[in-house]
Amino acid sequence: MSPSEPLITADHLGLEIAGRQLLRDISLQLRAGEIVTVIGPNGAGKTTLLRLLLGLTKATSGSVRRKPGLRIGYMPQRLQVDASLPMSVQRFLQLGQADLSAERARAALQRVGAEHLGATALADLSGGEMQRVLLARAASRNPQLLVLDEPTQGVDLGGQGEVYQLIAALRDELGCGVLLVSHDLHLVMAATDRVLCINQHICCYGHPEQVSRDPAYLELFGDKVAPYTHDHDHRHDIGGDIVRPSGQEPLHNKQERGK
Ligand SMILES: Nc1ncnc2c1ncn2[C@@H]1O[C@H](COP(=O)(O)OP(=O)(O)OP(=O)(O)O)[C@@H](O)[C@H]1O
Repeated sequence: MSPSEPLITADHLGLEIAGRQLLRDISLQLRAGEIVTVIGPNGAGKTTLLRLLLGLTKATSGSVRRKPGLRIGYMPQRLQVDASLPMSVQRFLQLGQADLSAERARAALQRVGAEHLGATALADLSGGEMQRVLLARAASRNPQLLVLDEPTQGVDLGGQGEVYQLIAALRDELGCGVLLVSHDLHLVMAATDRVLCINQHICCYGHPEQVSRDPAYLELFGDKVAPYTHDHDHRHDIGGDIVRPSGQEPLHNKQERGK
């Protein structure tokens, strides 16, 4: 088998459940060494697409081909941890991976800069620490493909760039392909090779720079394309718009938002 053979090939994938078309006509290929990011608004079908690609949900049209014997490391979107669960991080890494030695579990934590967390109870981790631990677990069995569903969820903005750098470093070290879901192209831009922007179907696809200028992308995310800066003299309404003190108009304009 040639090394450049795709790890995953999706061909005109679609999913219809109870008469609702959740996804349609999604085609993509992912090769070793590539980072492909799926972006799209809430409910666009990003997680559903990952599940189809992983074979956890069966497509109702089209097909998915995975390289035979493909080793996949999957980081789910979130993990609910019961605070009463007395489980250390190290034990969690070994859970369901009986052949993962304590030494390899430590090495996996070291890879993501979390070697000091091995004995910490899972329930005591901060949001950012938990994401690192989930990443360590996904990468712990030398996967050929890392699948990461919103890997920066619960991480503060300063830490999000770090997580993406870590993912790029893992790709370099393991030589694996990476498929990740994100809400925000601007955060992942530097750390991704190609972007697939979906909203039930593919809206646009290509290099991040190219996607960020695509009319279909701008239509979906046009009000969020200003570089993010934040101050705390305002609050946000439910749609994310800035609410000014009474009597003033809410800000809709991206330049104003960027202030
Ligand atoms: N098994 C299912 N049965 C019915 N509807 C489903 C099923 N799985 C997902 N959906 C619906 O499909 C749509 C897409 O869900 P999905 O979780 O894939 O979106 P997403 O893009 O990952 O969203 P978010 O950004 O909010 O995480 C949602 O409206 C969801 O309710």
